Amino acid sequence: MPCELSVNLNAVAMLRNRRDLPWPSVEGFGRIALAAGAHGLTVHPRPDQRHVRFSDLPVLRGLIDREFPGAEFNIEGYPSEDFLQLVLANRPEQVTLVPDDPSQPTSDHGWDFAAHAALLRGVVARLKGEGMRVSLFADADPAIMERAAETGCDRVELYTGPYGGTHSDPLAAEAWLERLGATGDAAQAAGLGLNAGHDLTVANLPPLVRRLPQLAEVSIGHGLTADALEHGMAGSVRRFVSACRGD
Ligand SMILES: CC(=O)[C@@H](O)[C@H](O)COP(=O)(O)O
Ligand SMILES: NCC(=O)COP(=O)(O)O
Repeated sequence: MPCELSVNLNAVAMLRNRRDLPWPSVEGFGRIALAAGAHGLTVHPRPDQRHVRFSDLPVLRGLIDREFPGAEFNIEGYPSEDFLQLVLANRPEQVTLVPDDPSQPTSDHGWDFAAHAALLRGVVARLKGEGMRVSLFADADPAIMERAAETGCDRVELYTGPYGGTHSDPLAAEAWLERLGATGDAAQAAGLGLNAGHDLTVANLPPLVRRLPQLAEVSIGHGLTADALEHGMAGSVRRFVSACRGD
């Protein structure tokens, strides 16, 4: 502990896209988040550009390089050739590959590491050959961590959506916490680094961090942006950084 916080700007971009106006500024809120203590910025440029636009990526890359050297850029997406070209052009420190179909409303499952072994091994090798860290989105299942490691990836990102959905059911939350904990322990035993993300909040993050001291990074967007409507972006980043300490 503590894990690093990467702020996902998808929701800020979604709000920006409502009008043909330059506010809220994705770059501006990325700057506020990094200045307030976030370790990095995450974006998930989907093929329909419903929120983050391809043109946002070089802007965020430039922000980090010019003003926040040492911060990390994490780009998430399905490894289509178009996506890979976007990644190679913007050279993030980390790429998080997700098995999303373009029609999906959001990311809601991890990889089938057996069925997609050949695809993932090739893409992971290609991206690592370009000097990027590769993380693969994974369901909470200890039994699949060895398969994940066989792809050659550096880390897995635990999909915490189902855990986030237990916000009103403490017993279910505890069950998912244990499942995530066992998966994180299996990932560590398989030699994998550990990230986590999806529907995390200031309320559900501390128990996860305390259960998984090996957690390196959480990427958070929806819950943090909702919190920022009340506390402001800088205040919310500080609240989530505190939650990353298990507080
Ligand atoms: C992979 C994941 O769980 C999220 O990072 C993803 O970015 C959510 O995508 P939307 O913001 O489009 O729901
Ligand atoms: N990888 C998870 C992420 O980047 C943000 O997910 P969410 O907090 O918007 O659900």
